[in-house]
Amino acid sequence: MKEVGLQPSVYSSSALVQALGRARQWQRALQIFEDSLEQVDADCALYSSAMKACDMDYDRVLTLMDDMVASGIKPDLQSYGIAIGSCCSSQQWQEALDLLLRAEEEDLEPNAKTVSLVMKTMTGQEQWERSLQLWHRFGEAELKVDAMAFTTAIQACAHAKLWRHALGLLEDMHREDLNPGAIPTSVAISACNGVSEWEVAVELFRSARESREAMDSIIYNAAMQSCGEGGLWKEAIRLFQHLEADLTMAPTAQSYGALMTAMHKSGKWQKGFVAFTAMKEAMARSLKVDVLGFSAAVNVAEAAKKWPLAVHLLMQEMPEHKIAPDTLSFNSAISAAERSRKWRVAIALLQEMKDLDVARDVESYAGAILACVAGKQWSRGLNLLDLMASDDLGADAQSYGVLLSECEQRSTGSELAESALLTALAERGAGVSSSSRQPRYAAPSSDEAASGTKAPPSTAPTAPRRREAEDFKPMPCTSAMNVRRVKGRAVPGHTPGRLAPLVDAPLPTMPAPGPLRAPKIFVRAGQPYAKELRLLQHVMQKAPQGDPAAICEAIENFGDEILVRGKARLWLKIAGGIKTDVLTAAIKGGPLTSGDLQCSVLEIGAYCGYSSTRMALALPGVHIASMEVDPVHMIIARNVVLHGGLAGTIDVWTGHSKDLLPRILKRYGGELKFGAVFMDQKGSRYQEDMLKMESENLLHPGAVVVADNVLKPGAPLFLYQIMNGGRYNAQIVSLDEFAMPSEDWMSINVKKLNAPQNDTEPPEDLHQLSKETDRMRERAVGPGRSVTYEEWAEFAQDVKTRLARTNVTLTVDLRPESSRDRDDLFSAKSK
Ligand SMILES: C[S@@+](CC[C@H](N)C(=O)[O-])C[C@H]1O[C@@H](n2cnc3c(N)ncnc32)[C@H](O)[C@@H]1O
Repeated sequence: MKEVGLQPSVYSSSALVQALGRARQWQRALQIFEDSLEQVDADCALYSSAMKACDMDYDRVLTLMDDMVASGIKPDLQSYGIAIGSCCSSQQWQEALDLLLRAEEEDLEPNAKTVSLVMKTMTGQEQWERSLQLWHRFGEAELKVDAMAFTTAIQACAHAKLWRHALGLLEDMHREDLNPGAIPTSVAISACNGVSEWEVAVELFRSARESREAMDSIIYNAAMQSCGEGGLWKEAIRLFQHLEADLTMAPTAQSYGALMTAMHKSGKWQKGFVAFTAMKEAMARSLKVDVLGFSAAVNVAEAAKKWPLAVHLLMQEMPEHKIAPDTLSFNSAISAAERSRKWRVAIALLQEMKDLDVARDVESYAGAILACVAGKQWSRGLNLLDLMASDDLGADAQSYGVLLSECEQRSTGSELAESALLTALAERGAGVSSSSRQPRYAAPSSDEAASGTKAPPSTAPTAPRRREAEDFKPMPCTSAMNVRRVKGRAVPGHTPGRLAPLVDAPLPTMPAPGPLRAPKIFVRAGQPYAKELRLLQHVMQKAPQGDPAAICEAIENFGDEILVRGKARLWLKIAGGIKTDVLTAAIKGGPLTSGDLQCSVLEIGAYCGYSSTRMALALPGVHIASMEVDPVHMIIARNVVLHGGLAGTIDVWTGHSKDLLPRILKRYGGELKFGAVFMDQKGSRYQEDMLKMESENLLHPGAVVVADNVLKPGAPLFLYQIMNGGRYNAQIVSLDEFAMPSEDWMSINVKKLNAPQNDTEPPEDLHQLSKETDRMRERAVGPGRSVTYEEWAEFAQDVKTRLARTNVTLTVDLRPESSRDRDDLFSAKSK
């Protein structure tokens, strides 16, 4: 322009930058933009053109946006749209969400497409709940919901285990004439992947097949996956055969993967290998298989505990087929090694990942750490924790848990290593992920899925805003406070330090730790363990030190007033209210003596230390050993105990009951015996743990065993055995759940003297019911509070009916009339 004597205007500059951007000449575009800033009065359109030109680089886009604001220009809706789109393309959901909220604050209403895009990005980044929160925007801003938003919301519901909502959304899509197509249908089928929802999944599958308008192999794949989750392997095979016979479509690599997954989830790994062989035959014909197909085969090998095969598939067959193993397939192989206690193999695979430039994630390390612990190489496990830090990864709760448990249980002592671990855990605090093991193969995969929308559940939390971080300091108390009576000598432990060599590494020598000082951590709502950390904070603020009664009141108040009645609408899983009265009254009947280890109380499931504190108050001076598998819960429980001045009475041990029960006696030098037990772990474990206590001779004759939550979610196998086995005087008490308008049962049992073992195998339906209770529990503690009161009431009724068929019914009813009326109301509503 200058050459022909024309002065550039802001419009012409903007047009030029835009044109260069469209031609993907972003560097030139930015150069012209920079020059223009000196020649014309820049406006929003000019900045937007520059942003659009380099929208593949979100960082640059955000810098341009900041520059625009700094030069006094207000970004318009288009600039926000470009910036949000750029962040979404780079999977920066947090930045995208912030921009969306900022636009709204400036009274700019982003359109449906932009909101859908942010939802999709968040769903892709596993931010299901947040994604569903955005759903409200459609209603609030009266935006027309498009198919992408619908599909995204269905995916988010599926991942958050909100299968009913997923189905509701699919129906709405039909109602709004947004032909859902194969993807949302298959996602909704995948959402119904529990035993109890299997029938719904089948119904969905059938109607999709009948209508045929949206039928696709991915719907078959989803249905096979649902079968696998429900243990219905025969149905999965049948579906695969139908798919093979269908002339309009053919099994894909995902179909073989889904079939293999269904087989291994149903424990039919041999059939899984048959499916793998079939896949290879199809490959020889022309089937294109990606890494997922082989990963599914490695999973089968893992389930079959055939680690050499897993390694062979990974290191030989995959390269032969020119398929590069990914993190997922390596993780499965590491897990296979772990299951066979091959710690060297697990560590070598971890090293291989590094050599092949395959990203190692928390699960890769968790598998190798568990393998080390299983192979009695706990110090190597600690070294791996260091290595994890050097990979910028924080360990998962499970890895910390097993390592802490090892430290505590080793009779040689390892207090220094333990305090180092505890400090690391407390520093990470709410950042520790609560579950490490994720499903490995999901059909349909996110690649298969696109996106789509409608009104999300009313229970979904409200608008996401950045929340104020709160200062909080838990004390990482070591199990040294547990070992007053335990003989052990201190040995050099381990300090998380710099990268330790992987194999045959000597432990670094430890500098002596300073005094244990509580590190500063932040509690942010929505983070894992935020609820529990806030509880501890509340206790420390509200209850004076050394006053256990005030501590219990503060915990109940937190659970009732703040969580249930407050904005959060969350439930605290403690045995509070009338459950405390029943528990303490029952255990007082056991053979317990103050200060005598031979007459102690055992608790399985300490959580935050509420029930153990209640029991200590009811039985002053009686020793209580409490087991807690989750290391964050353990730290909180120990802090509560310490705050209450009960460290001399209650020992909180880290670990899973299956590992700790056989070791606890040795840990106390053989002096321990229990006169009362409170089982408050997962109901499906009660029976096994009970048998273990008996076989380890941990129970006194006359010992009282109390088990909580035996109706909701339930413990059918335990109830069957205890009521029918004849070794216990058994009662089932019906009462109100703590801070929840629903019925639960507690089981109270007194061990008879010399009663013969007379156990009979529970009927098959109770085994099935036990799986369903696990699934319900999973849903209840999972994201999105996905079990409504009505669903609980319906489920409890089903449990009662099926138990009654085996003569298991309640014996004592402590519920007031008003509670029963309320139940009737709920069950009427759910019909
Ligand atoms: C319902 S909460 C316990 C509540 C506690 N008893 C109270 O009333 O204050 C269950 C706790 O058991 C723990 N847990 C689950 N299974 C376990 C197991 N097998 N061994 C030890 N702890 C377990 C969980 O991590 C959780 O903290």
